[in-house]
Amino acid sequence: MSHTFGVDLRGMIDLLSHHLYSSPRVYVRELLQNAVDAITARRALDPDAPAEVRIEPIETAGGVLRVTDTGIGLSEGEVHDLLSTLGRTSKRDDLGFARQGFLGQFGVGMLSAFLVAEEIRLTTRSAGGGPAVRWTADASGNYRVEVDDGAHDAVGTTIELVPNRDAEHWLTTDMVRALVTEYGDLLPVAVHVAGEVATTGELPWGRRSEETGSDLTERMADYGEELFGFRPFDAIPIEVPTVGLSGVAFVLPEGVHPGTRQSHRVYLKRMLVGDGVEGLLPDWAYFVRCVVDSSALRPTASRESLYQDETLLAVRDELGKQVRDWLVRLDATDPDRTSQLLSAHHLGIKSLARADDEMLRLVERWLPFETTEGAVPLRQFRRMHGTVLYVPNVDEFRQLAPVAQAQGIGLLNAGYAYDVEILDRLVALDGAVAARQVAPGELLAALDHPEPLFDSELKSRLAEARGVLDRHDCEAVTRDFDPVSLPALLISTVDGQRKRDTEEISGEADPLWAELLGELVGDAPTASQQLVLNCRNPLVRRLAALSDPALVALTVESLYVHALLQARRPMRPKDTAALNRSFLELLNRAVGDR
Ligand SMILES: Nc1ncnc2c1ncn2[C@@H]1O[C@H](COP(=O)(O)OP(=O)(O)OP(=O)(O)O)[C@@H](O)[C@H]1O
Repeated sequence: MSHTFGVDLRGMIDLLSHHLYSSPRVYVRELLQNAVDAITARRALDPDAPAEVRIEPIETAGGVLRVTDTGIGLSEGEVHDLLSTLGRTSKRDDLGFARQGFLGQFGVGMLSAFLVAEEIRLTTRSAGGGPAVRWTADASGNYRVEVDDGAHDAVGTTIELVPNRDAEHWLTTDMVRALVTEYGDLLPVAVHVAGEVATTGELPWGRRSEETGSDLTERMADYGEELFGFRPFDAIPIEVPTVGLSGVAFVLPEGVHPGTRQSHRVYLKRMLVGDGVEGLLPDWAYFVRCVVDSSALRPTASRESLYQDETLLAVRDELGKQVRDWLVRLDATDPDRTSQLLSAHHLGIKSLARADDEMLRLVERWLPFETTEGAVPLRQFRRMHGTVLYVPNVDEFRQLAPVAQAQGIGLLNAGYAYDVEILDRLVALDGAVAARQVAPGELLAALDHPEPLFDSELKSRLAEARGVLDRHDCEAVTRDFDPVSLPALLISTVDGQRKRDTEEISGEADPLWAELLGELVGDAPTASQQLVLNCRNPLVRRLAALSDPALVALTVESLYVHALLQARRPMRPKDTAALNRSFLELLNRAVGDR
């Protein structure tokens, strides 16, 4: 035996009216929407029919809010059919698809009136003839229908809301006018509130007659400033005719955090959906805010966001392309502004450049990178040094840069987001000469060897302190380099690290495999890091002449800790212990034993 679900009406009304929408303010939008849809339906039959919505707030309408439209009205049968069943709507076709030209489609909007009203009274006269009808409903789901030919003279509908005791403020003149302007400003039908027109009916980004291109640009900048509270960097006209979309994309004037939620102001069929609508642009365009109107994008049932479907995805791609094309145009026409833009929003543009060659060239030309030559764009750096030598880590760059610079080696910091991918892409396009990652060991090869006599003296001291460095899985190397002020440099050795990893694995692997691994690693340096002592540095020179082995050990460990701090490597517990030990010991010696 089959059964049909029962529905608790009060529960449904409560759910739809109180939980579908985020604020009672949407009741104005739903009433406006119904009035405009009714006018659209009537004008489809009679293009000369009047098109007007009049709203009288509670101050002027005797304690109720009254909305009157010159729309198509409802016959007695339609009132029974459409207003008495939740989810029933006249705005879908026989197959259930939303009908073109109408704002509503779900058949629940009217219930939002219960957010502010305890009773809804509707009187209506149908354009199709028949007597006027009165429908009265309360929030518990009870309604009455009466035929009362004197209730409504003209064709159209009047809705009265009897306010809830604590919701009167939503129905006052100032509030209603503000909400009508907010939601319905662009509607093609004039809406009067307390006798005054509260809507303009025009798309702000439409070119006015007599307006020049630069007037429009200026007006758009004003419009952006009014909406967002800052003057935009630029306003880009955008259009996607397939979904009846037009509007303007505002480029923010300065850095926004890339994780900031994108929010756009969206109108559907000229009714505001909201100004926190997400998902209209690709993620990389986080520095752009759009204001658009579309006739074909779909709202969710609350009408507060867009339905995420294939159409929206296609629109997102197309709008992303239009912003990107604008960037390319800007690059061709206004280099100064391009570099200004890039410095404000480099992360989004860099992310785009990973897969888009024109953007890559734009980044290459304009985006300054941190280098040993200061902040210079990749193209300029390439001109200076031929190949871009880079290190993919900010701390490593900071440590190596002064040394590289002193030897005349150009080095670039590729330690920020997307840098390495961008350089890889450059290599894919321009060949291996374009860029190359340098290992710190390579830099070592470019440094001079010290004078042999001094070197052997220093090495003897280092041999005495060998245990200290062994503890830190570090070996000492001696070199002569600038800057003189830098006593030592700590670099990690890829081979040494690999060897250590292999030893760890070999310990657990079967003997045959361990032997094979051992052969592969061969005689690479055993330590995973090297302390490169600078023989030009006065402290290192004095170290070579020390005779007290304890002081040698203390100096070597202190130099190690100092280099570690300079390299900004994470401190392991044994590093912290070494730092404490050497610092206290130095202090002890400085203060003296007594
Ligand atoms: N002012 C009006 N004039 C004529 N018919 C109306 C009016 N207001 C409501 N109706 C009728 O009542 C039906 C239900 O309205 P309701 O606002 O609940 O839903 P909807 O507008 O169809 O869809 P949505 O839930 O998307 O707003 C409408 O489809 C329409 O036929």
